[in-house]
Amino acid sequence: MMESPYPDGHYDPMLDAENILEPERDILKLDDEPYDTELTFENEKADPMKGENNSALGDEEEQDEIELSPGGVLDEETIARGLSNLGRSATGDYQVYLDVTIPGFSLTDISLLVEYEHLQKVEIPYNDISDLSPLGKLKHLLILDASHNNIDTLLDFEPPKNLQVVNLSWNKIKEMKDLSAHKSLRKLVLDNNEIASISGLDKCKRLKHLSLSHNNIKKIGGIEELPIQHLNLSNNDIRMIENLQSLKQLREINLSGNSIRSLAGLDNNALLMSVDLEDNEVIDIVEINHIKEAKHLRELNLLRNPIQELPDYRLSILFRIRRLTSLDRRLVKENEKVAAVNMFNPPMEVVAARDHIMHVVYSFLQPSRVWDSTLPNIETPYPMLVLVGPQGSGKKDLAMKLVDEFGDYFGYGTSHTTRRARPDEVAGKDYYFVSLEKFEMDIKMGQFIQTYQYNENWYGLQMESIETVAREGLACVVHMELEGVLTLKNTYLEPRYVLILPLNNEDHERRLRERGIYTEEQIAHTLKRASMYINHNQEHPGFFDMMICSDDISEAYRQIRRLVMDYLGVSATTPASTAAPYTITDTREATEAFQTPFGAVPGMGGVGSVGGVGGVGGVGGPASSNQMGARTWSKPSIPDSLSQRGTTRVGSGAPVSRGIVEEESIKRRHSAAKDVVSGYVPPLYEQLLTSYPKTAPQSVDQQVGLGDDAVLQSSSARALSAPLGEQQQTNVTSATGTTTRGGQQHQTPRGAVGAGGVGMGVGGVGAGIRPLSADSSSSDASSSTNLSDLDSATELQQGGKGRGKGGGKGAGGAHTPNATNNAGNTGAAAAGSRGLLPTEKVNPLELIDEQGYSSANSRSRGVVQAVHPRPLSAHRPDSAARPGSDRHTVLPPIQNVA
Ligand SMILES: Nc1ncnc2c1ncn2[C@@H]1O[C@H](COP(=O)(O)OP(=O)(O)OP(=O)(O)O)[C@@H](O)[C@H]1O
Repeated sequence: MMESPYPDGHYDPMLDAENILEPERDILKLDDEPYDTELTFENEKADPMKGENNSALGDEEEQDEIELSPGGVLDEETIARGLSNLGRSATGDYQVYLDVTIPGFSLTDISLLVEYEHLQKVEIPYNDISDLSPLGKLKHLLILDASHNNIDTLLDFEPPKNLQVVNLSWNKIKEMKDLSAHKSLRKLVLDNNEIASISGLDKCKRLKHLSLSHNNIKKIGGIEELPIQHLNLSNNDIRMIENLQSLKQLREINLSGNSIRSLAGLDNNALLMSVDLEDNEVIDIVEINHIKEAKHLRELNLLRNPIQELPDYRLSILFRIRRLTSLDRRLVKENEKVAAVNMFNPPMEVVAARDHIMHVVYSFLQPSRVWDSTLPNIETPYPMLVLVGPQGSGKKDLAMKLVDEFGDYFGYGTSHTTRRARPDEVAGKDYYFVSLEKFEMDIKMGQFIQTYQYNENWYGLQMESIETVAREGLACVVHMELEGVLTLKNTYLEPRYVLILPLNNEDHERRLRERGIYTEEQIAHTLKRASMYINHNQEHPGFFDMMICSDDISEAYRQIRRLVMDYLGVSATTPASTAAPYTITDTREATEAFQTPFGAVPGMGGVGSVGGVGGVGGVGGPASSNQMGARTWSKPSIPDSLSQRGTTRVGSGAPVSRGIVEEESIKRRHSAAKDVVSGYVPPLYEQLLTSYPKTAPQSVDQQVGLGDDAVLQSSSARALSAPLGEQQQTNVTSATGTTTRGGQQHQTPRGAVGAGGVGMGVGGVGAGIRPLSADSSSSDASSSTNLSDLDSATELQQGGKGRGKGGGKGAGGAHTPNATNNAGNTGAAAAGSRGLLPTEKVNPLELIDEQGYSSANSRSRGVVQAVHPRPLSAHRPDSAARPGSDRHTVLPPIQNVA
């Protein structure tokens, strides 16, 4: 048998025919040369051992007997076996073999080839050839592969007219020589030689592919004027990338195995698609910026570079060059790209979500509190107003001014910040100015509801800041940047968001400059953010409830003032322009007004929390309910669309469809009622498992169980609770910390506990049912007051406060001396302070009439309305879409900026 044409271990993939020649195929065809050759080194085809392409093959036995090219001198027989590709000669006159492939015959003398002048492709690798001069006679030669020979001089033969592809790798060439005569050269492969510098190629104006891997090249050069697309200078001794700026066509560069530290020098190669820098000394991530602009870059290899040691190396690269499809020879996955963006430039939503998660997690780690005045309530969210806008929009001033004027209704939610106080700012009023350490500590203590870093300073709103305002029975006004809002939107709070936006860029800039405290960079940043607000507003309709232009700050205040008054349902006696504090003409009006629009005074400080607490108590069970409820401000996991869909009633208008939450709540009430009727008391573990949404009744008239009888006694403390006689059949939790149940008194360290909670946990949804008991207890009803007894808005607020605390105690067990004050105003409050659950004596089966109305509600509403008429949302059709919107007016929909 003949020896293999490709000895083991010597085959170089760089010489793979497809790899080298495929790109040329089209080019050659374009040239319309008179041949029909496939410009590939298809070794199989050329393999003399394989029959079909060897035109001169005889039978196998015969082959074995013949010694081919003895002494390394090419003979007829060897040529005959190596010929292939029968086609038309370049002159068009003959049918001839166009290709010859004679690998691995230890040839030293190829003189005989001169007689085959029509050959267009000569492949003579793996021989011992040192003299290629016979090839000078092959005028039509297009492709030459003489790799793995002993050639020491580059193309040392009379240049064929059209030589296009040359592979002389694995030879002994020490230097390049002038190749001006080879004008058609398109591909030159000189790997594994001993070449020290690139030269002689200036005139090869068609050279697109140059490979000089494994040589001794120290400097890139000599190719500046060439249309090179593929450059392989791997495994040389190159230290810097240079002289490539002019290679505008460069698509692929392989510089692996050198000593390159910087990618500088690749900045101008806009068409780059692949950069291989494996095994170099690239150490700095910023080097990547040099190839960042290459719009077509898809493959980058930086394996075995020190840069690999950088933390998050892969994601940093992918973040910098997002179009990569392969990095370090590994395909890039979509999730890696997303992770990269989320790591280095997270979208606002991601920042907000992370911020929220962080604060929720930290808050979980803290001892739980359940008496927050702002606990979630599907019906009546704690009323809050958030002024949002870019720095310098004047939102803080507007917020302050609102609080000044409407101090009876609004309190300012003071944020914390790590920035320095300005001369005109008061600590504890404008901000709580704290050190970074303190700020971080507070984060870890779970104090913050949201934080945001702006201009290198941290800002954050603590739950306590809101609570401080809420405890006063006031709605809370805060201001913040957009990112803060995104975090806030993850919480259960449902503020109204008013965008305060300076639309005139110059005015905005002037205002910022006048402050004299910002750097140019900060001003530019703020102005850029102003347009971001505009975009956000346009792209997220409904995100903000309202937009107010703050170019003219007095006008902005007039607008927001009008909005707030509309919201509150109050009328002004003095125009805003006088800037006089707003006064309400008559206290009664104030009382009504305040209660009306939010429906909220109780919801703010008192009842809202009571119901919530009751719910938590229900979950947590008695005696330690304040330890059981987790304190977090995350939004309930009910999607907005669900939780907000089901407004049962729209004022006095037609009912709208109930949402899933409400439906579920009704079902639970029905089932709880059935249990009561059948005498079934759920065991504690079941109560724990059936954790109901922790909603709270919004106000008196929302309390179930306040039947006509009760309401008619409105002049007494019992007016809004169950009739006395029936109360005596119930378990009673007194506000003084004594729970009477089954004839026994349970004194707990924290006072009476979990009235709402004990009530089967249903108190949380405002419809708690307690199992009847034969025992009775007196209530503290006499200390309660009635709404109608209040003669000022302030008192009303205090009532709210009192109720809040009373309710909190009733459920959570905290005790305050004034708990019983005003407690009779609501069922819930009464429960906390008088020892009665607001929901006692209710037959839930009667709660819903055929129209889906709560009969108890409609009854009590009627009575309360007589005292404190409420503008119902029927007058405000736009408000119908919101839970509780039948209770209070809703800010008008947002206006589009455009
Ligand atoms: N808790 C917070 N979360 C997010 N952003 C906040 C928070 N508190 C304040 N900010 C915002 O941080 C930005 C910088 O605060 P700074 O006190 O410097 O504002 P300002 O210059 O007074 O802004 P403006 O004049 O618009 O009120 C402001 O836009 C401010 O509203």
